[in-house]
Amino acid sequence: MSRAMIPTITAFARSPDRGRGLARDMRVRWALEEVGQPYDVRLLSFEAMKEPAHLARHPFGQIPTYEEGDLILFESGAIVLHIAERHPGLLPDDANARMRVIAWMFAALNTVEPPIFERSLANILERDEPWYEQRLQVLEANIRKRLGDLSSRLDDAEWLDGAFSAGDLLMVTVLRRLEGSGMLEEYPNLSTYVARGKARPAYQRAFDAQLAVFTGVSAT
Ligand SMILES: N[C@@H](CCC(=O)N[C@@H](CSCc1ccc([N+](=O)[O-])cc1)C(=O)NCC(=O)O)C(=O)O
Repeated sequence: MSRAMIPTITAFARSPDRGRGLARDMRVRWALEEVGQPYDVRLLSFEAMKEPAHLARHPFGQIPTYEEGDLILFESGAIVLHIAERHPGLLPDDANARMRVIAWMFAALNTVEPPIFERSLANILERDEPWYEQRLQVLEANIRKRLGDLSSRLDDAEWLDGAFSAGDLLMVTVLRRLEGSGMLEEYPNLSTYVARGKARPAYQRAFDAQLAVFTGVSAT
């Protein structure tokens, strides 16, 4: 495969998640590994992310971005969808099943992730406020509402809708943000669902690659 065909993604040169795979390049790496697509990584400092060259790729100066020929994409969900549409393995062939998976992709990012992200943000920015504990109760109640509904829908299924899909990939990366909070463990089927996702060889290759960036150890 010529290097011109190999996509380039962007990622943190030094991720604040300290190699825990919580930054959103992880979901793009995972999708590329699931479909067996080699990729290059452009590592960016925080400063470089705000420079014109990157702002031309990403209007908000963030990572990840995805470049493939004359296509430049931002938004991890859109990048995963693009990868899923160009390669088999992340979207079913049946048209209705395909749209249901895309609905789960939106649900992961628009319905489940926001309360989880809001709690993470509060934990970083507001934990010293006198009202933090009360606010945390509200934020965690919002998360439990979503986890309860998701747990009920998943029940004892292996994946959200038939075979493993891009919807599961995004949902697992969203739920991983709760690791260490104890909240996921309140829903055993969600805990095993996330563990099932993390056990996938493609996940492990993606995780090891982003960890190698943080540890500075070559992945090859
Ligand atoms: N909606 C966009 C959001 C992209 C985004 O939030 N990018 C973050 C990194 S992933 C989000 C993230 C950051 C850190 C952790 N962490 O655990 O430390 C986890 C996730 C970024 O570039 N931040 C720098 C900036 O905004 O200037 C997408 O899904 O692609």
